[in-house]
Amino acid sequence: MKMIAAYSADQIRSAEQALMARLPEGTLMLRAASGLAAACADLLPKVYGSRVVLLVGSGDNGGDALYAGAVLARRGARVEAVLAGERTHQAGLHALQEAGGVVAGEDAVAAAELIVDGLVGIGASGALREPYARLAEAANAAAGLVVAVDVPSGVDASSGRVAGAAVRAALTVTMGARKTGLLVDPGAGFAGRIELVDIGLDAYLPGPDVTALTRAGVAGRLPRPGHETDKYRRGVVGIAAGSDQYTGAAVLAVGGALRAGAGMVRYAGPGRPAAQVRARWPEAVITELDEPSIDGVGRVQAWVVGPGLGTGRWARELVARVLASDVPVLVDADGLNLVAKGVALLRRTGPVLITPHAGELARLTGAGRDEIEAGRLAHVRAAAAELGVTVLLKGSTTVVAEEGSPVRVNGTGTPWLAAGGTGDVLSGIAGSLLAQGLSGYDAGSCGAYLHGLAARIAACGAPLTAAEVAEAVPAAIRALSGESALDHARELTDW
Ligand SMILES: NC(=O)C1=CN([C@@H]2O[C@H](COP(=O)(O)OP(=O)(O)OC[C@H]3O[C@@H](n4cnc5c(N)ncnc54)[C@H](OP(=O)(O)O)[C@@H]3O)[C@@H](O)[C@H]2O)[C@@H](O)CC1
Ligand SMILES: [K+]
Repeated sequence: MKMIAAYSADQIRSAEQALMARLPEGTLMLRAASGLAAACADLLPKVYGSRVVLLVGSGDNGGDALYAGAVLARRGARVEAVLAGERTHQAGLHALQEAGGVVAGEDAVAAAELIVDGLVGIGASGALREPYARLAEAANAAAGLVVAVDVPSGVDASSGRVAGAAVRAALTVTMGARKTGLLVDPGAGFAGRIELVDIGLDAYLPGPDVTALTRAGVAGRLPRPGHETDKYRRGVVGIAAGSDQYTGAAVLAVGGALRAGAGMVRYAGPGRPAAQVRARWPEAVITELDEPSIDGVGRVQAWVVGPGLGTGRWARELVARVLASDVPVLVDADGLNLVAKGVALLRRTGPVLITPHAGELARLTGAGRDEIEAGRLAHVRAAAAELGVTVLLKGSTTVVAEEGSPVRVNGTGTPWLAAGGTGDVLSGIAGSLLAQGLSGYDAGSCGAYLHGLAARIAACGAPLTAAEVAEAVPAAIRALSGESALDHARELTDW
C-alpha cells in the first residue's frame, strides 16, 4: 500500500447513505459492530467472564457499541452499558439486554477491564457536553483499556480538533474508512492504534480529504541512481543559509542535503558559516559570499534559502536573489520571516516550497499561532491557496498542502524531534529531494517522512541532536525497503 487515505465526516456520511440505500436496514451497523466486537475480543486475555463497560451516547455511535456489547455478552463477558444521552439506540439496547447485558451507573467505569467509547462519532459537534465530558474523563482515569468506536469522543472527525474533554483510546476501531481527525494532531494523539473495519464503503468514497504516504509510497518516489548517472544528473542543490551570528544552521542544512541523495551540494554564505561548513563537510562545494548574490555559485537544480540567515538587509537581498532564479526554491526560517514582510516575493514562475512552523506561518498569514496549532489542516490549506505555494507546516503532525491536492499528513514524526536545529536538517533533506526532481508536494512529504523516520532511528527512545537526525537519513532510506547494510554488501557475491 502506497498511501493511506482519510475522509471528512461529510464525505463518510454521503458514502454511507449511498451504500445504505442498497442494503437492508441495519446491515451497516451490524457489520460495524461485528468488527468492533472482534477487535475488543482480541484485546481481552479472555472474553468469558471479562468486565466490559459501554459508554453509550444518543446516536448511532452508541448503537455500534450496544450491538458489539451484545456479541461480547453472548461470548460470556459481563457487559454493562452506561447511558449518557436522553435517548438511546433502542434496538441496540434491546439486543444487549437479550444477550444478558445490563444498564449500569457511572461508577461501573472504574472497575471495567475494557471500556468501549460509543459516546459520539461522526455526528458530534463542538466540545463534549455533560455528562459525556465527565464520562470521557472517567474513562481516561480508569485502569481499563479504552477502545474508541469510529473516533475518540471529543475529537472532531473532520479536523482532529479537540475542543474540550476527549477520550484517550488505546485502540480506535474506525468504520468503513479512516477519518481525517484520526491522522491529524491533536486528535491523532488521542486515537492510539487504528483498526479499520470494512463495511463495504470503498466503492462509494470520493477522492480523499487527506492522505499519508506509507513506506512504499516514499520508496517509490525517491529516485535511485542508474548506472549511467553522474553527480550533476542526480541533482545539485544550493544552500543559502547561515550568518556570522548563526553558523550552525548552515552546517545542519548542508548535512541534511548531503545525506538525502543529491549528487552535489553547493553552499553559499558569508565567511564564518562558510568556514564551518568547509570544516565539517569537505564534500560540499563552497562559495564564500562578499555580496548577497548567487551569480558566482554555479548551476543548481533547486535552492534552499533561509536557515540562520538573519533578517537584515543583506539577508533580504539574498532571499530576493534566490527567489529571482528560475529553479524550485525551498524557503525556511529567517527566509520566511523576511518574506512575511512582503509576500509578493513568493510570486515567481518556478515552484516554491515553504516550511514554516506555526509561529512562522502566523507571521506570514496574520492568523494566531494558537489558532493554527488547534486547526492545522484548515490553516495549511488556506495558506497554500492564499500564497499560491506548497506549504509544509511543521509540528506534532507535519502537514503538506498544495492547491488542488489532498493535504498530505506525515505519520513518522516523534516528539524527540522537538529539538533545536532539526528544522534546518529538514530543509536540507527536502531541498535535496527538490533538486532530484521531486515536486514541492512530494519533496515536502517525502522529506518529512524521512526526517521523522531518521529521528526515530537516531533517538531509539532517547534524546537526539539535529546532527544525528541528518546522519540517520541513509539508514531511514534503507529502512524504506526493509533492507540492511548487509543486504547491500551481499549484492556483490560474485566479486
Ligand atoms: N451512518 C451509517 O451508516 C453508519 C454509522 N455508524 C456509526 O454511527 C456513527 C454516527 O452516528 P450519528 O450520525 O447518529 O451520530 P453520533 O456520532 O452517534 O452522534 C450524534 C449524537 O450525539 C449527540 N451529540 C452531538 N454532539 C455532541 C456533543 N458535543 N456532546 C454531547 N452529545 C453530542 C447528538 O445529540 P443531539 O445534539 O442531537 O442532542 C446526537 O444524538 C458513526 O460515527 C459510526 O459509529 C456505523 O454504524 C456504520 C454505519
Ligand atoms: K466514539
